[in-house]
Amino acid sequence: MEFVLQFFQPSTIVFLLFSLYVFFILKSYLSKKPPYPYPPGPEGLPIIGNMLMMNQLSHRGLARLAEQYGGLCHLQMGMLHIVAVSTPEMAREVLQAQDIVFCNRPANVAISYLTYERADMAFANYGSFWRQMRKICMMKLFGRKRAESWASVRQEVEKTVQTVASNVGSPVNLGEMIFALTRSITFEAAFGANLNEGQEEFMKILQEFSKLFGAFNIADFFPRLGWLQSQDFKRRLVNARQSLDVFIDQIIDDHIAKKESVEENNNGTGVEADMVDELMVFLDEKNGGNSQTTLKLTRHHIKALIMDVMFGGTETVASVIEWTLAELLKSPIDLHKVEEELVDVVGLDRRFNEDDLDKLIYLNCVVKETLRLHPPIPLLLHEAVEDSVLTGYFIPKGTRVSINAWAIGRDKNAWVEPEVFDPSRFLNDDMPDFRGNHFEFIPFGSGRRSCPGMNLGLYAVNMAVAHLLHCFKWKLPNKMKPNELDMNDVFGLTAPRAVQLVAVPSYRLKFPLDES
Ligand code: HEM
Repeated sequence: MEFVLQFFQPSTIVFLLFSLYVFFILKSYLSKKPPYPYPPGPEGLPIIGNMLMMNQLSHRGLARLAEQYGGLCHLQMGMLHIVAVSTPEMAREVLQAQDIVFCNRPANVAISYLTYERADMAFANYGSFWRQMRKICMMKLFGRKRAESWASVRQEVEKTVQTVASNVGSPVNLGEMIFALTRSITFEAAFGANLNEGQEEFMKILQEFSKLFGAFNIADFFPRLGWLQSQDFKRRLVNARQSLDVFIDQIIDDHIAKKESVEENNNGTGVEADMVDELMVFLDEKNGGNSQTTLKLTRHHIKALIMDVMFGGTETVASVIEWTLAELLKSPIDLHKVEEELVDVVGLDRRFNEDDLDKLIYLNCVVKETLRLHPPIPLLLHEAVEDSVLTGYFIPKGTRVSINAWAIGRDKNAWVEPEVFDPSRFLNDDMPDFRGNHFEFIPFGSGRRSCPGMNLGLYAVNMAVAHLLHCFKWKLPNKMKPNELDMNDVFGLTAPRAVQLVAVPSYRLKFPLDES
């Protein structure tokens, strides 16, 4: 009797269920033979595959594996197949020749939940919903005309210049300052200029999202083990989404009230429309998401899209600005060339303005060279829509395809002295542009899922870098020599500098800043 009672203890039942599950997985794992071989890759253990190599899934780790296994390398993490693409030729296969097969985006459990089951654009599966979302975004949020009218870029860059001016002669933490700059640009563009006091609260929500996106969760590797997810993890997911709901619902309500009052009084406010204004035109609380032809949005779509912009447009742009300044401080010859170009094109007796941007040829090369060496999204994450064959290897449906833009930008066969920062290589007319047609240089991706915010991102990068270099001369603090500057990165959602850049500004213009 005692034995029978012990047998029905909850822990014994869990153990038995787990063993049964493992048995079935093992059976299906061993009995399934792919029609073609998988790409080469490190040998894995039964069931868990290469899960012990989890810490090698960064851009640097995958580049090391590519040296051993080649431009297409296969790993198996539990039930999840991962293929790393590390050469321009393989990237062309995935992003051009078979773009339609690899144009889904992988999403783990946390991402699916926090994007309201992929109600956004970045994680929506390829199809008519994604196409319509992309069309709306290109029309309303990201188009070149729209990008240039983002007053928030000009206003926030100007505030940053003023902050630097009040710190002339002292070390300035450029990393921190630049992140605050891009955060304000996206926040203001999303919600309008009058909500500054909410920024800190919103940033806390973003930070929690970011942590949850990257947190380890067994269900991402063994979907049928979802029931083993910790209660604490589930609670954090629910709380994070609730915080976002509370924050943005209030903003949407305020926008609805503002719109009604403007319509009642029949007058425009004269204030530039923010993203919530633009997206509310499509808001249909009752029928949202149902229509096949004209997209109607619910609040979930609006929230998820705003998160795309916050995640897609803040860290990326900040990372490029900071790396550009760091590379220039490390290379005084190139810094001097940019400073001279600013003197030639703009002069020191007026402020730089955006009409000057197209004339700053060398600065443009510097930004390209920075993006080659430090693409802020080092791994482009795609997913196979269906079973397919890539250069003779089998790629099963659902495989996560990580295109290593970082390794590709440093490919020995594609670039002369790939590790050397040399902006002048881009002076040559046949060098790659940003549009993703040259697969050795894909900082914005290529094909259907390429970055829709490219023009806006480049505009913000160029404006910030040009203003900071035109108004100020920069040097490293504490007599640090250029070659002593730490150039390591850390891997996360983006690949920012491991150590934030600090530099000392001195004033460069021939007139006081407050006279400009
Ligand atoms: C210099 C700055 C930026 C860089 C280097 C960059 C880079 C990228 C890359 C590499 C991708 C993935 C492409 C692929 O999978 O093939 C991407 C996607 C995306 N980016 Fe950017 N980005 C930047 C700025 C921005 C900005 C400013 C925004 C928005 C305001 C933005 C919004 C997005 C969105 C929504 C996607 C997902 C598109 C989709 O899946 O359809 N990005 N970006």
